[in-house]
Amino acid sequence: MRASAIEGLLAMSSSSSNRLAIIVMGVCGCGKSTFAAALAAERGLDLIDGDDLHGESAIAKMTRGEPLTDDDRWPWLDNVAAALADSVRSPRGIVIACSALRRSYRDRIRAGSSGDLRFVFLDAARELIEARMQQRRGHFMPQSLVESQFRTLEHPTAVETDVVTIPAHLPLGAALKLAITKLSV
Ligand SMILES: Nc1ncnc2c1ncn2[C@@H]1O[C@H](COP(=O)(O)OP(=O)(O)O)[C@@H](O)[C@H]1O
Ligand SMILES: O=C(O)[C@H](O)[C@@H](O)[C@H](O)[C@H](O)COP(=O)(O)O
Repeated sequence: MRASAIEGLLAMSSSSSNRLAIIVMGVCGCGKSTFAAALAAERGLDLIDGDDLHGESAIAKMTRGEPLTDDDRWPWLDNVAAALADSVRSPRGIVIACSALRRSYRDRIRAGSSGDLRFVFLDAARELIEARMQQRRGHFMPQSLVESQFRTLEHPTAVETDVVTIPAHLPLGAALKLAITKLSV
């Protein structure tokens, strides 16, 4: 192989290892969209809000106050994984806000993504979420779904070593700083 080709491959591998792929996860209202947008702005990353990857019927269902089932969620999670795979074209990387409540959902995203994937879990108490959902305007997700979100949530455990946990009650700036430190990015 010519030296220039080897240099090209080395450059590709080093740029892909520097590329960030981050999922911001947690129950509705924990601050995923807000945090993901701030992290993307801070690090010059592409940003996708997982809400935009739902099909129309899933949005209609949540709007009616019906929790999604696993069958509703698989195609959505596959869309998230596809967006991650597609992000190889993004020079710095991508951050996606996606609730990813169960371990199996996170595993589905992991299975479909290539490269270095990290999760930021915004860990929130029920009272905080009730208060934030009451304040939030113009979003399809009704307050009545908070209970099912907590019922569905499986807290990441120590075996999920690609997850960093950030208390959701922190002010945005402090949460961002802590996550950047914990992620070492
Ligand atoms: N760190 C924070 N401190 C205070 N309020 C926040 C914080 N993060 C988000 N919020 C507010 O909480 C509400 C829910 O945030 P949002 O980003 O929409 O959550 P999610 O995307 O997880 O549903 C919004 O009204 C938002 O402005
Ligand atoms: O901002 C929110 O309220 C949530 O991010 C919400 O929009 C999300 O799409 C749902 O949480 C659906 O998915 P799950 O039922 O799997 O959380």
